[in-house]
Amino acid sequence: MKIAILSRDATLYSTRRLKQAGEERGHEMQVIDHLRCYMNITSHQPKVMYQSQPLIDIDAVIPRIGASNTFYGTAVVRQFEIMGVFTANTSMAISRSRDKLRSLQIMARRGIGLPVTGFAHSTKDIDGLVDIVGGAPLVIKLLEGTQGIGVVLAETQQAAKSVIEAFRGLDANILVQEFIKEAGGMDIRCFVVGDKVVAAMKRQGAPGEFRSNLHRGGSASRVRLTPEERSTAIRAAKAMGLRVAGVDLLRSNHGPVVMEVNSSPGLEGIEKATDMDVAGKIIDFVVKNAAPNVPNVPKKDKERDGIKY
Ligand SMILES: Nc1ncnc2c1ncn2[C@@H]1O[C@H](COP(=O)(O)OP(=O)(O)OP(=O)(O)O)[C@@H](O)[C@H]1O
Ligand SMILES: [Mg+2]
Ligand SMILES: [Mg+2]
Repeated sequence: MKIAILSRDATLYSTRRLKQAGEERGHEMQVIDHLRCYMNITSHQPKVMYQSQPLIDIDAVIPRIGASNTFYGTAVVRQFEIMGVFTANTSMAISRSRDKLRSLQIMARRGIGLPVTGFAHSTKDIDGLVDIVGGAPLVIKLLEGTQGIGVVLAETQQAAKSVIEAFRGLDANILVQEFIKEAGGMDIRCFVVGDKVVAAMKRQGAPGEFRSNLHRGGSASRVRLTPEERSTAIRAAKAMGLRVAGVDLLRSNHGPVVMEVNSSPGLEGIEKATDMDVAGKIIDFVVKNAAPNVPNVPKKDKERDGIKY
């Protein structure tokens, strides 16, 4: 099978591992920089061009699209979909997962456990917003934040008010969330491929830090999931329409709650913490599903979210 990895950098751990796992299984693997793809959108003859040549005979693509290239990256993935090429994640699911607020709304509709979360536009509504999440302590998150930057724990009502006002004064969009204190600075990354959790790790924040991000000094290790955690992760990925997903959970005393769902989850942390061949699981899934008679975009996906295409 001929499989393209859409990645900006062939030297990244995740990209290298996917290439290696594919080659080990006898597939022809090509790393393609999606920002260097250009497209012929014409009806009947849709094409993706790369290095002046049309990309032909590709059986499947594995998108590894960074958050800063979502717009162009998903356009390239969509073009492959139009050409009938199987994709590990659809363009629609990737776009959807990039918006934290929208993701939470989609999961809420499916009844998936979430931290109690509030969102408002006007600072005139701060008191009501704080009431929604049951008052301080609470967590305030910049919608555009990553790697734990822009996630703040406000211990008191007054601190919460000041931080919210400051963020809104900068015109930043923020979420306000119930603080899951009992998680003790630990979150769980569930790596979902197809309808299975193929690996899971816990990340523990540095002492005195409520954020578990490895970029903030957290450390990762293998974890055993409860059946409820496992099914929550699978349902979250499904609700988002993602075939490959990193689902982040917190252990709350009202059960597992989903913090976010990532459409290009990194392989390095999870493979090193668990000693699992996660890249191999992704390749096996793609190969199984890229068979010619499997529809490219499932019917369910086409109708999800009220969008038809
Ligand atoms: N409501 C919460 N209660 C307790 N801890 C939380 C809560 N929300 C976030 N955290 C902690 O803070 C960390 C960072 O939060 P989150 O994952 O939402 O943002 P981020 O990591 O900056 O975003 P991204 O993962 O997209 O880069 C989480 O991994 C978790 O450990
Ligand atoms: Mg996170
Ligand atoms: Mg994320």
